Amino acid sequence: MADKIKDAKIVFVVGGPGSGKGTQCEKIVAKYGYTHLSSGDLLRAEVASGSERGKQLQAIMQKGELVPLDTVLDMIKDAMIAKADVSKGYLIDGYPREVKQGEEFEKKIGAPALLLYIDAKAETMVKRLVKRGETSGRADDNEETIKKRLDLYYKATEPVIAYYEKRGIVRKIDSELPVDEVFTIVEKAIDELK
Ligand SMILES: Nc1ncnc2c1ncn2[C@@H]1O[C@H](COP(=O)(O)OP(=O)(O)O)[C@@H](O)[C@H]1O
Ligand SMILES: Nc1ncnc2c1ncn2[C@H]1C[C@H](O)[C@@H](COP(=O)(O)OP(=O)(O)O)O1
Ligand SMILES: [Mg+2]
Repeated sequence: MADKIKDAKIVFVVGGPGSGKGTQCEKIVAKYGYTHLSSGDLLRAEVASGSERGKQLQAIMQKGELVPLDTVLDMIKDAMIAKADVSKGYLIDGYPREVKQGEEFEKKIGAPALLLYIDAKAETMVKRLVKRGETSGRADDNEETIKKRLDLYYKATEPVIAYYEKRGIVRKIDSELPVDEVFTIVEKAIDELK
């Protein structure tokens, strides 16, 4: 595996629910042609397939909890391999959600070159998610589940940022700004990689 993805840069995109990870990833794809893999999107695709496994995943996601590590890591790994021949960079969006996920990723796939920490206030994230919930059709974009997702973010995912800060690969992005201004900061971080 490490062989197959060779020189492709791995970028972890980490931030709270509704912070704007997916929004910024789309813009990175448009400008840099990176491969965008959102763990949440991969899981929702499995749910949409109607499989037995999808049903189990749906129940977990509806409660705002994390699905088992092996499930999500296998999905990401398969998707990375499928793009290995054409990919110059990978945006791993929504992963790692806990330190253990980062450790396992590095054992099985490789080390990240950069972690984009998409940072917004809790109040901002809740507002954005409630608004997104009006049209997203997502079972987890409701106030009760949003609260649980936020709690879990602060408890399980924030330690991921501290873990990678020690390695000096974290770039903190102020996601309170308008989308294009946020992207200006993101561009600087990506340009530093080259
Ligand atoms: N900088 C921003 N300013 C205002 N709204 C934003 C910004 N970034 C994202 N949004 C909106 O907030 C919602 C959540 O963004 P999304 O990219 O789906 O976040 P995440 O993938 O982190 O959950 C979306 O409806 C999006 O349009
Ligand atoms: N790395 C991961 N490990 C475990 N569960 C994950 C996961 N990524 C996503 N999930 C599950 C639990 C999340 O509450 C749900 C939605 O994730 P998401 O689409 O990344 O949300 P958001 O973009 O709002 O941050 O999917
Ligand atoms: Mg998202």
